[in-house]
Amino acid sequence: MKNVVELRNVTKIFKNQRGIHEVNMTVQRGDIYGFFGPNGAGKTTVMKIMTGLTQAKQGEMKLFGYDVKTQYEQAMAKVGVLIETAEAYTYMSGRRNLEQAARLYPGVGKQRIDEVLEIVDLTPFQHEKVGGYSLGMKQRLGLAAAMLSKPELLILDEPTNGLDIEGMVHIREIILKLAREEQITFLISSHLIHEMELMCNRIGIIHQGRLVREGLVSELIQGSPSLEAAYLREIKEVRGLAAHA
Ligand SMILES: Nc1ncnc2c1ncn2[C@@H]1O[C@H](COP(=O)(O)OP(=O)(O)OP(=O)(O)O)[C@@H](O)[C@H]1O
Repeated sequence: MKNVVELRNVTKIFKNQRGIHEVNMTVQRGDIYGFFGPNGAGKTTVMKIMTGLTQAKQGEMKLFGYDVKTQYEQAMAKVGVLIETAEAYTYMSGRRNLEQAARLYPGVGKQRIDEVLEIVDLTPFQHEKVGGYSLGMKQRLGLAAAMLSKPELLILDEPTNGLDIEGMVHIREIILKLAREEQITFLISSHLIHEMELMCNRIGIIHQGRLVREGLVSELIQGSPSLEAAYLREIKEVRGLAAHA
């Protein structure tokens, strides 16, 4: 199956009238898909809807061909999620946190915990309390938790938010390695467009709750010196159209 994420006309309006409107979005197997948009555009809402953390008013959402509303367990079986800052019990060790998280997944035991710790380079720090971890280490622990069930799709909401340069590069290297060696598909939201340009092959741009562009980075970037310039051009165009509507 080519499409691992498919959203069709997905709409959710909050009581304050904000939200997302008729979002159509497709993530294909093997993509590192960058999801961009201004603050409050709707990125987290879309990600929460597609993982069943919040419900859409209307529309169709499929993961690996399974309907998120009616076939939730099958839809989420191969999906790992890290939405907003990774929350962990600070008074427990990194390893203990993963043991807690692993209880959600039948069949995930000590060996897989060793593997995910290794993937995110936390093996030497596994017995230290999370309270003493840096933000980068906490994010890597969150990534390890999302990896426990051997997902084929990872949905990451701002995974490098607030990290220093080394922490950011470290997460990027892990993502690229997982994409290359384990063929994991990624959907990643971020404001760090230079960072994302080094990873993504496809992107989606959301503006005021509407997906205004989706396509290959190589196509979008044509005629622009960088992905940032291309993104700003798109946003300016959309705002110009809205002003003349
Ligand atoms: N539970 C909620 N109740 C009311 N409004 C909400 C709720 N969650 C989100 N919103 C509103 O919906 C819009 C989209 O929010 P969302 O968090 O999805 O944006 P975002 O693109 O992830 O933003 P950011 O880049 O700042 O994280 C915003 O205007 C936000 O204020």
